[in-house]
Amino acid sequence: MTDQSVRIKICGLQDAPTALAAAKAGADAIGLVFAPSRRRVTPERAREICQALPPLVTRVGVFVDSPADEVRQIADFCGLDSIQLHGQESPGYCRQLSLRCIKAIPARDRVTLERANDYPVSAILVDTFIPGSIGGSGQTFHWQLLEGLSLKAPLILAGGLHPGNVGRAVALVRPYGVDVSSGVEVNGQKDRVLMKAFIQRVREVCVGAAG
Ligand SMILES: O=C(O)c1ccccc1NCC(=O)[C@H](O)[C@H](O)COP(=O)(O)O
Repeated sequence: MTDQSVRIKICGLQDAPTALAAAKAGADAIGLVFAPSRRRVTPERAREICQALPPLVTRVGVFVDSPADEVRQIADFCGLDSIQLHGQESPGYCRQLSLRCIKAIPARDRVTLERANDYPVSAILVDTFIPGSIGGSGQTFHWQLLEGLSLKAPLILAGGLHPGNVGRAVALVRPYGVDVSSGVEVNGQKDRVLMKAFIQRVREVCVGAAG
């Protein structure tokens, strides 16, 4: 049976009105990218977005191999609830950060996925492995790679999800949460209709499985 309440994170928000639209559509969490990316936001813009959001929406900051002090400073300045680490950060780095962390792990092979259990984190986000690309690629991976994988932390599924495939993904993988960026964009911008459709599809599958 599918978990009735699969959490939904919409990543790569860049302005407060769009982030509010995501929250209003039912997103549980939003992601703000501080790493080099076309979706990158400044700490000032991220703070504005965080302050505009209702209290029960989780604000996640996405970083790639940033110095720990810089991450802590930005988290404090913006009021981030969780930190998503999308680079080569080690388990020790996560431990010394002393913040709620989500570690992104590339779905490269089974050995890589099993190493996720070395991380002292709140959740593991499994994303598509693409050589030379870090995140937000819009590409899926073979979800069967996750079959029988036993993770200590809750699993967030990412990589190429969109309203047309997220139902199948949730039914097959049964993750704690799903994460989307490219799949709810049109011409590189977040699209309110697609964000709504994505969230609605996840909710439909969850209610269908519970009923
Ligand atoms: O989204 C980015 O541009 C990005 C850049 C650098 C590191 C991480 C990034 N995104 C992290 C995410 O959580 C994305 O939502 C995740 O990779 C899935 O993206 P997509 O395949 O586009 O749905």
